Amino acid sequence: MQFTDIGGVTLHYEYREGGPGKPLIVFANSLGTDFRIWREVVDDLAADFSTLCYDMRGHGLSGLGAPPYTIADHVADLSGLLDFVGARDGIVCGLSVGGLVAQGLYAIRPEIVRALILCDTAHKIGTAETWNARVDTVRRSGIDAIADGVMKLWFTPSFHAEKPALLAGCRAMLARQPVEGYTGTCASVRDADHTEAVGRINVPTLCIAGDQDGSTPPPLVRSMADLIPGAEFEIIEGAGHIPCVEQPVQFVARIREFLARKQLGGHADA
Ligand SMILES: O=C(O)CC1=CCC(=O)O1
Repeated sequence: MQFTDIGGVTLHYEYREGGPGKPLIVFANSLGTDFRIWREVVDDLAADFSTLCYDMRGHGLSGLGAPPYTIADHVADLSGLLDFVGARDGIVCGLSVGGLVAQGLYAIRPEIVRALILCDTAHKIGTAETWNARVDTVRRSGIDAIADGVMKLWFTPSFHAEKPALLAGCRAMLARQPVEGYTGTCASVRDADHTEAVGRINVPTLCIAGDQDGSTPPPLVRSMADLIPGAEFEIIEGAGHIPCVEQPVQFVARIREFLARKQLGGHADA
C-alpha cells in the first residue's frame, strides 16, 4: 500500500512505474468511489504505460482534510502527488469530478499535462439546487439513503439485472465513503465552473460518455467537447456513468486507439 502526505492530507495512491520511456497515465476517481474503479483499465494499460491512481481526499483510504472542499483543493492534491512521484508530465484521465480536477490541473499547470481524457464529466455539472438538496439529504439520512438512486445513475438496467454482485459491491463502496468527504466533494462540484477555462485547453483531448449516463448525459459531455479546441467525443455503448467498471474492454479500447493515433504511447490493438 502506498500513502503520502500532500499539504497535510494523507493520500492513498498506487503508482506502477512502467519502465523507461513509458508515458504516465494518471487516473482521478468520481464522487463516492475510490481508485478501485480503475482496476481492470489499469491492469490492461500497465503493459505499455506507467500508471498512477489515487483516492481523492475524503474518499477511500485518503484523509479527510478540512471539508467542504473546492476543486482547487482537489487539484492541489493531484498536483502535489505528481510532484511527489517525480512525474514531469502525464496523460490525465478523470471521471466526473475527477474530470473537473483534470481540467483544473491543466488550468494551473498546463506544462505537466500531455493529454486529457475526460470521462462522463463536463465543464459544469448540475446546479446549486440539486447539489444542495443532495448534501442536505446525506447530512440528514446518510449516504445509504441515496445509494439506490445513485446506482441508477451509475449503471444501466442491464448491469443491474446481470451483475448483481458487482452492483452490490459498488453500492457498498459508495455507502461506506465518509459523509463529510462525500458532501465536501459535492460542494466542490457545485461550485466548479470551467466553462471559460476549457476553451484554452491546447493538448489532445478525448471526451467519453456512457450512452446511458444518468448524471452527465452524452449531450452534456458533447457540449464540453465542443468548447475544447480539437477535442474528440466518443460514446461507450451499454454504459452509465462509470464505463471503466461497466464496459472496461470498450473503455480501454477507446483510450488505446486515441493515444496510439496521437502518438502518445501504446498501440491500438494491444
Ligand atoms: O453520483 C453522481 O451523481 C455522479 C457524479 C456526479 C459528480 C461525480 O463525480 O459523480
